Amino acid sequence: MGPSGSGKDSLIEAARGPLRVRNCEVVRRVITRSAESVGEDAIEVSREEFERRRNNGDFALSWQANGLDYGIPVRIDQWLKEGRDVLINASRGHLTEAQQRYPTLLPVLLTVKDDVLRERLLRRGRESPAEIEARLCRNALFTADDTIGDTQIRRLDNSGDLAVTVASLLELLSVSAEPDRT
Ligand SMILES: Nc1ncnc2c1ncn2[C@@H]1O[C@H](COP(=O)(O)OP(=O)(O)O)[C@@H](O)[C@H]1O
Ligand SMILES: O=P(O)(O)OC[C@H]1O[C@H](OP(=O)(O)OP(=O)(O)O)[C@H](O)[C@@H]1O
Repeated sequence: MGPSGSGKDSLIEAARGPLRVRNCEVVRRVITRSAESVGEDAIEVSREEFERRRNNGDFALSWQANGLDYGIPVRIDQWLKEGRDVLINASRGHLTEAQQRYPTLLPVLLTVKDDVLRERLLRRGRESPAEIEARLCRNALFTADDTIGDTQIRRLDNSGDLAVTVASLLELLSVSAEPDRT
């Protein structure tokens, strides 16, 4: 999880290879983003198609944010049943529901300094200035809200070099996978 522009897609993309070696699957999200827009490796569908898939039970998790619908394909349940780990690009606003469905999930929050976030959204250039402001406002609400300060959330700062964040993520996942010997 983390604000739009914090680098979730970049981090997941950069970690994809090493994650696969560790038996961790990465799932493509289904998003109602227009097909012309650049960005992550997602499956882009119309609102009608998204709704059809949701009603059909195609999603393990789904939510709305920033005017878009997001869905996590239900195939992750099969991977989990097979004993694999799954990394998903998720939402702070949907964390409680995700924890209810997956009580053992490991929440990881990607953070970035406010000025860096603004600069990255502007440089990415995918959204309009108004949409960028709305994303920054949404992030300010989450930052001000202590519910995201849950102690079990692992925080990774991505204000610096992406390679450092990738190494931190892999380290965090290795430590979390170790059996508890206490
Ligand atoms: N550590 C980093 N250093 C510099 N630029 C980054 C870093 N991480 C991501 N970016 C850039 O910031 C922008 C937002 O990243 P993105 O992965 O799209 O974020 P998100 O998926 O969280 O919305 C992209 O243009 C990406 O190339
Ligand atoms: O509830 P929040 O934590 O604020 O999250 C808002 C949404 O933005 C994120 O997607 P992403 O960052 O990929 O959106 P973007 O590609 O439009 O930047 C995240 O996956 C959520 O769907």
